[in-house]
Amino acid sequence: MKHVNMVVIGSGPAGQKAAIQAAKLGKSVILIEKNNIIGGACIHTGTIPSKALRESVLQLTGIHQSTLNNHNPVNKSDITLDDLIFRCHQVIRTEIDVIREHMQRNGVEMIWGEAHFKDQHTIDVVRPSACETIEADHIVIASGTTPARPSTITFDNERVLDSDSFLRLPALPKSIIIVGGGVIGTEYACMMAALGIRVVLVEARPMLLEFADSEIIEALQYRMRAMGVTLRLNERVDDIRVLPDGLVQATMQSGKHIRADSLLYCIGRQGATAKMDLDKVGLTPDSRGRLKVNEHYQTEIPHIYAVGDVIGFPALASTSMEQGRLASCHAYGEPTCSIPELFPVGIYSIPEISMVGKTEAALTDEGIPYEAGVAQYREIARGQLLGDEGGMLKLLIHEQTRQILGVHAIGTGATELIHIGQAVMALKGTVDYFINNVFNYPTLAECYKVAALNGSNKLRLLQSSPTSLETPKLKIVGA
Ligand SMILES: Cc1cc2nc3c(=O)[nH]c(=O)nc-3n(C[C@H](O)[C@H](O)[C@H](O)COP(=O)(O)OP(=O)(O)OC[C@H]3O[C@@H](n4cnc5c(N)ncnc54)[C@H](O)[C@@H]3O)c2cc1C
Ligand SMILES: NC(=O)c1ccc[n+]([C@@H]2O[C@H](COP(=O)([O-])OP(=O)(O)OC[C@H]3O[C@@H](n4cnc5c(N)ncnc54)[C@H](O)[C@@H]3O)[C@@H](O)[C@H]2O)c1
Repeated sequence: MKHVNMVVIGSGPAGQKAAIQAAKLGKSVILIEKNNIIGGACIHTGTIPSKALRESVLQLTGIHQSTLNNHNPVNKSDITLDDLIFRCHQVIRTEIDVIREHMQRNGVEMIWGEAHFKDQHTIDVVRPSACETIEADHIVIASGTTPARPSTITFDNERVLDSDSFLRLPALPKSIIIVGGGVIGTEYACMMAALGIRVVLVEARPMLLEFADSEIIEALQYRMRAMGVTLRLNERVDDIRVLPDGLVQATMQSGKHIRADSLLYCIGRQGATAKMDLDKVGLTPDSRGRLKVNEHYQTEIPHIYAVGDVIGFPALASTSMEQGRLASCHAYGEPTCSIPELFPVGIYSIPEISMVGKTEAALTDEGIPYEAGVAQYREIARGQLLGDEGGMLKLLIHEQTRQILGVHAIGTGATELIHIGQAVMALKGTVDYFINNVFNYPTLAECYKVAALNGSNKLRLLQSSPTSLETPKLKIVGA
């Protein structure tokens, strides 16, 4: 039986970074992957394919350029799925090579097969033809998630699809119903609408992406409707069936029916823990297959860690990588200083949105006094140059300390722009950093200065004449 310092289960972003960090600390590491190919959902079905698809949609439709040059928009019906997927395969191939090389260079041994716990230190790696047993001092579970597929729905992978099977569609549909206005549903709805496909997006909650800032989401919903997406909010899909004429019909709890060529079902994901024999070590996942961990990513068994999507929110490739790194550092006593509350979120809708820190709703709930400073892209020279007049950036500023509590952005480059705010927040900076520094002109980064000035002007008003804001006493006639 082989013995190593660490076994990592799963080769997605969480597993990769856990394995490399442990190897960098001089430990012997085995990375187990059941799919015979490295990369996880991130490379094969999730982040990378969907972002490559989006990039192709943006370039082939010319959606950003069309407002700029008065040129004739392309005929969207000429764009095929092959055109969109072409680049996707290239990017995936390169990413796999890069990751494989990282593992080799760092001496991480890869073993293909499905990991099953035998006991708290021993893993069986099961392959169709053989089984190998490995013993380890530390084990990191980074097994990710798979799309939630209720047993009441028949996924035929042609008309009724999830985000995995969507990428294997033979051709683009003319119309599509998307069930679930979370991150996946919103991103795919935007891509499909940009291609001229008729999209109905059904979301059970009153708004899309309920964890984000409501002003930003209102702006996004407005832009999505303008692209032709029909939003059915506050509606829950109860039944899905393929009709004899080949159309898919979704029935909502309210009794309404909608029909389209195909349906994408994305109402969340399920932790990949069912087949790991976790009962043999005394770990019990929750009803969605997720594992509970402490702040060091340890499960109830201290030498068994769990990281990435398998532990639930925020379930991003970016946060998964960091969790993997932190788990290995903790296992081998390497000091770290991470700030999970400042993990950013980037959503690649069209237009993209991004956030870091608190939302206005959270600050209000917590009773934290704040003021908002806003910059609209249309007031910024770079916004005009890009032809993006709908973009905006909002700073949430503490009323007394002037510290930045949150940054929210929608528009071109929002997912990149957010990191300036993140850095200032991490260094406990105030709104004055943006006021007192010069930004390249013309850039979108200038939004920070404009939003900071806007916010600090409002704060000055508040502080200079406190009595002027007192509510005038109303005389109620007839009282
Ligand atoms: C459509 C879509 C778009 C996304 N877009 C973004 C984005 O833009 N930005 C972002 O940050 N995140 C995005 N995400 C989320 C991101 O893909 C995940 O957060 C990330 O992949 C999670 O990494 P992970 O390492 O935890 O798990 P995964 O990437 O799921 O990898 C887990 C691996 O473990 C393997 N495994 C499971 N069980 C076993 C076992 N018993 N034995 C051996 N191996 C096993 C699996 O085969 C898999 O390869 C997206 C997700 C989806 C679905
Ligand atoms: N850019 C990114 O970072 C990115 C992109 C895509 C996916 N992801 C990750 O992938 C994961 C899964 O995304 P997801 O969109 O599948 O899940 P999600 O949990 O984000 O959203 C699911 C949505 O479906 C709704 N819903 C549930 N049942 C419904 C029903 N019967 N009818 C109508 N609506 C219903 C829920 O209210 C919820 O808003 C997320 O955790 C996300 O972090 C991230």
